[in-house]
Amino acid sequence: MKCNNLEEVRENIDSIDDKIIKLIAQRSDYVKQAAYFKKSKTDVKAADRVEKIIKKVRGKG
Ligand SMILES: O=C(O)C(=O)C[C@]1(C(=O)O)C=C[C@@H](O)C=C1
Repeated sequence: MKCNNLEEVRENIDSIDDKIIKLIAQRSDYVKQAAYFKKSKTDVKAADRVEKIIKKVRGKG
């Protein structure tokens, strides 16, 4: 979205920041829930899952 001044730019940035913060909180809640289903240190680390996420974020997934 094209903005007309710095205030408008910052309003949009603040709005996006609010959404990111809410999404991070939601994600964190799911990560906590995941812990309940894990039985070992290997399950907690979930190295293969971490690798998958990193590849996806980098656009190789
Ligand atoms: O997918 C899982 O098993 C999770 O616990 C979630 C999550 C994550 O943050 O995405 C958290 C910790 C693990 O290292 C891997 C992934």
